[in-house]
Amino acid sequence: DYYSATSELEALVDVEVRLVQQIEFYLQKAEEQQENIKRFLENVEKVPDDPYYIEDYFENPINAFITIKRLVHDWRYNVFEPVFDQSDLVAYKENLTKQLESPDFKNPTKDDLLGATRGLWRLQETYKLPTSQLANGILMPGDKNELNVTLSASDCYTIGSYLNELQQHSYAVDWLLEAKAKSIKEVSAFPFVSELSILEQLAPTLNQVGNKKLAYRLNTEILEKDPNHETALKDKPIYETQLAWQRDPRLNVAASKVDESSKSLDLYQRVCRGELRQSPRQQRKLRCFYSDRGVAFYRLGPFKVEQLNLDPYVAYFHNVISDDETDDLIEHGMGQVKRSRVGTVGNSTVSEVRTSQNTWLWYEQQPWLKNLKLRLEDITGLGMESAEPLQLVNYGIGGHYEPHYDFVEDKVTTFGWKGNRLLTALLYLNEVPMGGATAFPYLKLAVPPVKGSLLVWYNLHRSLDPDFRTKHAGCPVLMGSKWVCNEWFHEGAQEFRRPCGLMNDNVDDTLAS
Ligand SMILES: O=C(O)CCC(=O)C(=O)O
Ligand SMILES: [Fe+2]
Repeated sequence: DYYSATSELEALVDVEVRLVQQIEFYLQKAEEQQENIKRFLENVEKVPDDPYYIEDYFENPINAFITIKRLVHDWRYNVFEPVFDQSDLVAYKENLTKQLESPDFKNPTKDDLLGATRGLWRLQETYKLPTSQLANGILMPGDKNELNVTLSASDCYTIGSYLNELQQHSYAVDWLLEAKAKSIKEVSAFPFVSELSILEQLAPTLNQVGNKKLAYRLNTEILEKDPNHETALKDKPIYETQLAWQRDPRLNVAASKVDESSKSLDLYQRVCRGELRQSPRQQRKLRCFYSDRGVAFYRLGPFKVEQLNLDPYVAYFHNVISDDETDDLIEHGMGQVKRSRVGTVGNSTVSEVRTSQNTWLWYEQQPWLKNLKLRLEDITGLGMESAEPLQLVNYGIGGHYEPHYDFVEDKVTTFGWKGNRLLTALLYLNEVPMGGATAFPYLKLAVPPVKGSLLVWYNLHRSLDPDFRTKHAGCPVLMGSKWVCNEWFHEGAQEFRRPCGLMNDNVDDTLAS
C-alpha cells in the first residue's frame, strides 16, 4: 500500500509525472487544433455580409473560388472531421490505458486514500490539531506554512466522507463544515464540489453525532436549494420528531462510559503531545556522561550517554552511527520495505495498530553490517547469538505504533532456546521534523528521534520476568518520514553477560556506566 510508508509514496510522484506528460500531450494537440480552427474562422469572417459589398467581393474570381472551396472542402476536412473524428482520441486512450495497466505502474487505490485519511485523523487526534488550521496547511501553532499548502473544499469534503466510512463521525462533521465554509468562498475551484453535495453528507452526520438541531437546520437548507430533494424530504419529519424528544427532559439520558483501553490510549497520546512529562524531581538523578563501555577501542572516542529513566533503565547513546551508514541503511530499505505486521511468527496480521513498512536484514547476508553489529554488542555488553536480524522500519503519513510490549507472553513456543526479547536497541536513522517520538506512557517519557542515536532499554527484569513498565509506542509522524532500526537481543546465551537476579525489582545497572 501507499500510505504506510514514505518510501512507497515517492513512487507516486513518478506516476503523476507520467500522467502530466500524457495529458500535456493531449492538451497540446487540442490547442493546435483550436488555433487552426480559430484562424480558419477569422478567414471566413473576412467575407462581407453587407449585400452591397458582396457583389464587389465576388467580382474577384479568386474570392469566388475560395468561398466555394471552403464550403466544398475546408469546412469538412479542416473543421468537422478533426473535431468529430475520435480516432486520435481512441489511440490516445489506448496508450494511456496501456500505461496505467502496466505492471510497473501501480495505481493507488481507495484503500490508500482511506489509509491516508486515517493517518491525518490520527495526527489530528493525537496532537489535538484544529480542523480549520489543518485545512489551511498549519500543522502546529506558529507554523508558517512556507510551502503554502492548503486543502480545497473538495479535499475537505473527501476527508469528511472518508471519515464517515471510518466511523469517525464527529471528526467528519468538522471536515464537512470546513468544506462548506470553503465551498462558499471558492467559486471557481477545480475540482469543484457543490454546497448541496456537502450538505447532503453533513446533515445526516450531524444527526448521527447527536446534533439534531443543526442537522434539522441544514436539512432545511437543502430543501431551500432543492424543494423536491427526496432524502431531505424523507428526513424532515424524522428530525422534527427527534427534536421534540430532545426537548423532553424525561427522555434525556446522558450515558458516557470510558472503557479501559481508551484510557490507556489517552495516556499515550498525552505523552506524545508532551502534556505529560517527567517532573524535575523525577529527572534530578539523570545524568549525561561519556562512556567507553569498558571496551578499549572506544577509549579515545567514547559514546555520549544520556540517561532518560533510571528504573527501568532507558538511555540514549548519541552519535552511534554515521551519516554514511544511516544513508546506506535507508537506501537499502527504500525498495525492500513491506507493510508491517503484528502478532507472532506465522500468526501475524496487518493492523492499524502499527502503520509502517519494514524489512529484515540478516547479518550473515549483509557483510557491510559487521561493524554495526560489533558496535551494538559493545554498547549493550550482550551477545548476538540469540538476537534477531536487524529490522528496518519506515513510517509514512501519520504512521505510528500503538502502545505495546516487545516481549511475548509465550516465549517458549515463540522463541525456543533463544528466550524472550531481553533488550531493545532502537536506532534512529533520520531527522523527523515533527512528531514520531518513542513514548513510554508509564514513564511519562517521550524520546524524540535523534539521527544517528541509539535508544536502549531492558524489557525484562533481572529475574527474566517481563517488566510491564516498558510499555512503549511510536507516536504518529506529524511531518516528514521516520526511519528506524530495531535490534532485539534475547535471553539466550547471556547468562554470563547479564546474570539473572533472584528478585524482580533489582535496579539494573549493567548499562549505567
Ligand atoms: O518507532 C518507534 O519509535 C518504536 C518502535 C517499536 O516500538 C517497535 O518497532 O517495536
Ligand atoms: Fe516496540
